[in-house]
Amino acid sequence: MPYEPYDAFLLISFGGPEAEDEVIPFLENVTRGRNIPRERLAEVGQHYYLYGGVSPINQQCRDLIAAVRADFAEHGVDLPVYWGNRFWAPMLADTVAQMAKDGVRRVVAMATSAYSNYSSHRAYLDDIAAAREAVGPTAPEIELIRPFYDHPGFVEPLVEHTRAALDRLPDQERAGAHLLFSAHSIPTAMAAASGPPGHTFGPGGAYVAQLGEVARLVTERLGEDHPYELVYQSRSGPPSQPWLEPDVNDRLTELAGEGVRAVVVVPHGFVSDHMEVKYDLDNEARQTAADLGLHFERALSPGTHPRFVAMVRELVAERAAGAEPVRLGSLPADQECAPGCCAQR
Ligand SMILES: CC1=C(CCC(=O)O)c2cc3nc(cc4[nH]c(cc5[nH]c(cc1n2)c(C)c5CCC(=O)O)c(CCC(=O)O)c4C)C(CCC(=O)O)=C3C
Ligand SMILES: [Fe+2]
Repeated sequence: MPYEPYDAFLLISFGGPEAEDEVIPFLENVTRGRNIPRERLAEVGQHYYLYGGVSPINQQCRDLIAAVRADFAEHGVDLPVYWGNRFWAPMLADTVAQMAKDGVRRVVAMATSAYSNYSSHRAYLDDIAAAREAVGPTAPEIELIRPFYDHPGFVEPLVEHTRAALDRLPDQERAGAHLLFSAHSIPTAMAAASGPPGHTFGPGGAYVAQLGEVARLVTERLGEDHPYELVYQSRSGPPSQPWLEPDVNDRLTELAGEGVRAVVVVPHGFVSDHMEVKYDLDNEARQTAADLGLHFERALSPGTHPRFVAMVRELVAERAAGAEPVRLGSLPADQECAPGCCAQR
């Protein structure tokens, strides 16, 4: 029984609408109590309407869960798999209520989010606490798996997908291609507070350090000589508030001005090709590149890559055994789940 003390696995994700009339209620859930300008909301609503009001994220979760169930079965991991979202059905609190009804007592949970910062980590811990509170004393214990950005099961699929994207460029453009590693922008204050309290990662906090580490690890493993750098996407919030930069579109414009001819954008800040990847990269950034005459390819995110699916099981086993975490790279290990980590929104 190597998976004692757990009696269930829970995937926690963001959630997204799956019909036109779900778009506004979903956006209201996401932005409740947040300082998001009205124009930004109207604009983001349009992103969803362009795809018939359907975000790809829920289907991507269903696909990941199907793959995890098959992988658990194949490896004798006898844990039922549950799914709960922060902002759309199935809502986390409903799933926690269901687990309580099913007699589940101790849960190991994974977020569809690999990095340390308020939105990617602390928000999940807070929402777990709120969901348990709503269910009351019968709610199971829920432990959240560490940020897994530096696990080989996250990095290796990105290497493979980056190589495949390079291969899609015209032969004569491949060698000179720049790699742009793209992640969700967040307010610089949120970035600075990411990671454990008292960390020494510098002004970008653990989030920017982790993003830089994964970009380096992926580029090194390619074994080719490409310039690479970090860019950010999907900025929100009022213009007066500083967010992480450069924006992917601004950077494409500068690179084209410097004579760069081809880019591969690697969405290493994300786990699946959800709306922020589809709209902001495949639509917007691709169009920016086309207008500039740049060759543009976008690498796939990990999605349901078998190595990523296996990682889920390995992280569960690691936690169940209290084993030393499997980590690539050289960032300090004390960055996860420290009390007070990633505190600032
Ligand atoms: C770091 C990060 C991740 C990655 C980690 C993770 O995955 O958790 C992420 C993921 C996602 N963000 C998503 C959607 C949205 N995020 C918004 C707003 C915001 N995101 C932020 C940060 C992040 N977001 C922040 C600081 C805000 C400002 C408001 C606030 O301070 O909280 C808004 C409101 C409108 C807007 O302002 O854009 C929407 C609709 C979807 C679903 C996509 C789909 O439907 O397929 C996903 C996976
Ligand atoms: Fe977001």
